[in-house]
Amino acid sequence: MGYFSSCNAESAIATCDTYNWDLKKKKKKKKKTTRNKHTIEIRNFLYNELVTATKSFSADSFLGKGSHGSVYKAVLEDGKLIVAVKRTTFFNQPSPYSTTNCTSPAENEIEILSRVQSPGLVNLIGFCVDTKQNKLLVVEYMPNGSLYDLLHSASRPPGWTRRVRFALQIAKAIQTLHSSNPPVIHRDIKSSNILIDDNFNARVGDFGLALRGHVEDVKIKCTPPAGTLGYLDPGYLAPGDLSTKSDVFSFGILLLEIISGRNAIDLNYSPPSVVDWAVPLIKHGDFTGICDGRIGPPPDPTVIRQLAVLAARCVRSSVEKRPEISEVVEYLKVVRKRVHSPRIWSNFQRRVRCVERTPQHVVQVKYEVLEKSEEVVNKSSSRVGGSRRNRKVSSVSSAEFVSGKKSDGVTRSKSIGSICEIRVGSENPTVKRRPGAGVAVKMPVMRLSKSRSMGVLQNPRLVRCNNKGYVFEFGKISDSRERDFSKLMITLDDKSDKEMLEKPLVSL
Ligand SMILES: Nc1ncnc2c1ncn2[C@@H]1O[C@H](COP(=O)(O)OP(=O)(O)OP(=O)(O)O)[C@@H](O)[C@H]1O
Repeated sequence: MGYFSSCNAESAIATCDTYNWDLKKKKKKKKKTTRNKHTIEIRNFLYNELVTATKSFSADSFLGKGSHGSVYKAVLEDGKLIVAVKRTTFFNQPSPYSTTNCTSPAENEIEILSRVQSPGLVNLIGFCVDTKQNKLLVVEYMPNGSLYDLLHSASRPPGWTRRVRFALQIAKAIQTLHSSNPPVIHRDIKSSNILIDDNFNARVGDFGLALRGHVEDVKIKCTPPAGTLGYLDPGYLAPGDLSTKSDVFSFGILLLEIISGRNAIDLNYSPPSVVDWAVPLIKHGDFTGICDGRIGPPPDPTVIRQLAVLAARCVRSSVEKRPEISEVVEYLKVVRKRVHSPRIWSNFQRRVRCVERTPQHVVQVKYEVLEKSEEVVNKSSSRVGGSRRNRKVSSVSSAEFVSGKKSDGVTRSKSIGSICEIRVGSENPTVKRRPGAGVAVKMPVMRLSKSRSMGVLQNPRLVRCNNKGYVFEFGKISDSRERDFSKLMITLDDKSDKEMLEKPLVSL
């Protein structure tokens, strides 16, 4: 039974299986917990209510314009409820893309969103019938604009952690659609249809073209292909070609857009299509070449390799060779772990180039964070209990590698962030041997940055020195979080920047 045939009450509830299942489940908890914002009953708003809430659909309330109409911000219930109202311009026009040939994109969207709800979607709150019997859509308000805006017009483009997080959230939302019964195929996955909520989560919106049903269903077989140029699956030429893999193709394009920061079709590039531009580069292993130049490649090269390969698989012309969205989700979870946790970067080795500021002497400094020894880990574990920062990571310590010794203990890392500046004075650090007291060194001042925190290394002690560099031991970093770690390796290098960057990461 469809939504419209089942709903005529003023404050109607959809007939959706998923939705009602959710409702039933949540109703039990309702008394105990506050109202869950994803179990909102679908409301039938009064037109005048929305006119007032949007200040008569004024320019002030205008959020944006799409191919089907305009979107306005509406403030209801004395500011307690803020929603987005979609007002279609195809008044009384059946959509050529509709499932029933008698519904507009707004009706189609209501039909679908009343059946599927998820935290990953821009969910339906209600609808309204205006004076000319056109339906207006009332959906959750997304205060942070679209992913398109973030990627293409933001002065501060999102970093890799956020990009990977967005990609995973979008893939999960598509997975929710594809795994609902019957499946929902969105058909219009693109960055302007991904909206960013108040918690900076990516949500899939705009279900004007979506189709709900099994591919063998008559209504799907009779609906002409639709989508957005640049994202549209090239194999989707006739109604019968549609499958969930069409969404996977569009997601692949979106992933290339997320990686590169360039539009799906961009005449400033040659070739203009992001697929034709990126896939050959990916095939040649030039992963850095497709990275958004504003942020450069991620510190861990595996992250960009995995993202690029995944995107290339999604946009394969052969439908069968594209992964299912569930596989994409699993893959992105792995990438997210990598991008999230610098502790599991290639044995926690990183490097930076640092140019000493004194005019007479330029020193390039490469540093590597060495893992904590087991002894140190045990000490810190007992101090901070099972905190995430001290979670075990099984790997061989670089410190042990440097010293040529191997212990059988599990080692842990400590993420200290990246050194943004190292001043070593006009000469390399002076190393003096003190009889019986190891080695003393005139210390460079190092400023560290991780997230938004900064710190200066304190109590450094040179514990090892050879022709490759210096290993220092430090007490702690005096930033706001008082993080501590054990060892840091600094390698001084007078080769050119380019040469140094081309060197393999592990060069001890
Ligand atoms: N729920 C929402 N909350 C806040 N802003 C929104 C919301 N929905 C849409 N918008 C804004 O309105 C704009 C137009 O949205 P709409 O979905 O109508 O079109 P589109 O996705 O940009 O284009 P098309 O209709 O071609 O798919 C969006 O780009 C976005 O900036």
